Amino acid sequence: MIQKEEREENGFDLATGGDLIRPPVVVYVGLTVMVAYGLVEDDDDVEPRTGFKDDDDVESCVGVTVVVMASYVALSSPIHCKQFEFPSLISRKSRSRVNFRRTQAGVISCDYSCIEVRDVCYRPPGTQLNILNGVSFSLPEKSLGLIFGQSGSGKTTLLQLLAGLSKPTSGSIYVQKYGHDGKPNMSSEPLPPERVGIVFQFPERYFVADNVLDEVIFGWPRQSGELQLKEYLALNLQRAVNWVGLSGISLDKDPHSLSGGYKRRLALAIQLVQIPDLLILDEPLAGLDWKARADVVKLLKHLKKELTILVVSHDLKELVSLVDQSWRMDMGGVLMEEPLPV
Ligand SMILES: Nc1ncnc2c1ncn2[C@@H]1O[C@H](COP(=O)(O)OP(=O)(O)OP(=O)(O)O)[C@@H](O)[C@H]1O
Repeated sequence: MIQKEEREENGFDLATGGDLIRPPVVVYVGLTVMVAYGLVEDDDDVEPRTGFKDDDDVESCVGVTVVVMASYVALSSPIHCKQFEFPSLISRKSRSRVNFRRTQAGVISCDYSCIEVRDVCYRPPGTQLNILNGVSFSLPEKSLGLIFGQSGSGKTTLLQLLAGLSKPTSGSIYVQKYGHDGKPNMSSEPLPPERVGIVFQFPERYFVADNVLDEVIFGWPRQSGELQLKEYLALNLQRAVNWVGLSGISLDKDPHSLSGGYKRRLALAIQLVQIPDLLILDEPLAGLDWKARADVVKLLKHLKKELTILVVSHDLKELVSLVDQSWRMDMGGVLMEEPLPV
């Protein structure tokens, strides 16, 4: 569940992709005082502030008071956030944050999920050499993992396996739920390719449409039978656009005319429409000027509150503040955990 304080940071609501709109507490207190004042006035006279004029209206006064206070409590509580949760294979609780959280019913819930990569090897068809050798790691939901390492060590190959673009020669990739004791509490589930969003290096080079809207919907199903999926995507479109801060940009605009940072935002929005269980970013800062890089880092800071993100990058210094776990890929496709800063 999205925590209230997390949603309110910087006044930005990540669940809805918009600004938080909540009347200040003074409005509620003022309304309550005003209505309560009506209770102690002479019931036979018309009370100008409330409009109540006889004993029967006492019940109305009490009712209105309760409603006003209840609406404040509802808007202030995590229960209000619950309605914005996303459909997902992965429960929205993170090991890296808080393991114990109260549900609506007040029951303590403490399970969490991880993307698990176990002993994965990859050898391209027709070749004799493994590019990846026994790669294993675990990425808790709603955390950001970083993989760095020498050029040619196999980082992009690993991302392609995670996105389902190639299949491991051996080993497995799956989603595992755990209980608070750290033990798996259900059988694992595969990580379907359609639940993984991937943004390759320099995604703007692959823009094909001549306006932002067409670019976003380019990969959507065209068949008439896919109506439900299209409706789901359409519902998420505005949220994705808000999420990445593209709401001020006209959907008619030519994507190629956007600034470098905004092109990256658009590439992210395209993936976010499907609300992926895993968002993979290959060198998200590459080729951007300092301002656009800072913008993308800030955006990732927001996104990691809602999504599980795996980044491959050489830009360790700029990303260090976002990283929950990091690994170094050595030549020969061997992955080792290595905390930052290195
Ligand atoms: N289909 C393939 N057949 C043969 N070799 C391949 C294939 N795909 C990748 N390789 C080789 O595997 C090695 C790892 O490539 P990969 O692109 O995964 O490295 P990388 O760590 O992402 O590098 P960079 O940081 O430069 O992007 C490279 O030497 C590459 O040439």
